[in-house]
Amino acid sequence: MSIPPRQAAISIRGLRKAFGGQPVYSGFDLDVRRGDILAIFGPNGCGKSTLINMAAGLLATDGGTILYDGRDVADVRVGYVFQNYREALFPWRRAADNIRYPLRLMGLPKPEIERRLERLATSFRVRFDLHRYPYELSGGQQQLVSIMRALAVEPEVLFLDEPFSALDYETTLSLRDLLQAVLKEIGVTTLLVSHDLEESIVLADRLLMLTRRPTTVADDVPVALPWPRGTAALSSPDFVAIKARCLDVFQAAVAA
Ligand SMILES: Nc1ncnc2c1ncn2[C@@H]1O[C@H](COP(=O)(O)OP(=O)(O)OP(=O)(O)O)[C@@H](O)[C@H]1O
Repeated sequence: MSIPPRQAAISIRGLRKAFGGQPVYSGFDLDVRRGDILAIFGPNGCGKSTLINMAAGLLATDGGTILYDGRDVADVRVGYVFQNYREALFPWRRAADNIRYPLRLMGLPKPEIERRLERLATSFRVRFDLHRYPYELSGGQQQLVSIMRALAVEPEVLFLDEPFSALDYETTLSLRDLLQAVLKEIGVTTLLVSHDLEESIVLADRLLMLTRRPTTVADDVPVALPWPRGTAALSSPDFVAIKARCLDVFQAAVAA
């Protein structure tokens, strides 16, 4: 994309959240640098989705602050991609109209909307007909449409909650490569939740390993591997070393 969107830095301080009296977060702090892709990894139920849902403004906090360059999330342009693409797209709108929808809400002029649509279709090398309805598309194509819709608004922050977990491995690999290239091209600040350690390392500038509840940071791992990270990167000594470090931390967190 030729015009990079603004990117926001995230600052979380003293975050608190409990469900039914059981604390998930009690005094949680996190800083994410402008343009960084942060992957969040941890034991089942430790609060990964809860964290990004609060950060995205979809779920109320019980206390603390989440600021984007000092602004509340309500004043920030965000993109969100859910795990379940079937429920995320409007089934009665064609794929292209799903992508156009938030841009129409923003009141953008038609030529700008079409320019963004074309730019995204080029960046993601879309070969299928965007004039189709979601039910006429494969799961991978539907999730790609969700990703394009989230990016169409040129978000300052992008939230990805297990974007590939409902897809088969072949589709995941190709979509992951495309997403990696586009995210690095536009440089949007991104929070990614993934259940797949390899995927987290491949996509992230930094990997945040969480503990069981009440959730704290078990390790904060920089992922300084060169881009793009294709299949060959998975067997590089640096990749293997990062994976081993994360697995150790994860096993300790699960055993605790
Ligand atoms: N709306 C809710 N009401 C009650 N409990 C909730 C609610 N949402 C989440 N929880 C609980 O809070 C904890 C954290 O949930 P969350 O979905 O954030 O974890 P997660 O790390 O994303 O989980 P997973 O790895 O299973 O996807 C879990 O124990 C979950 O059962």
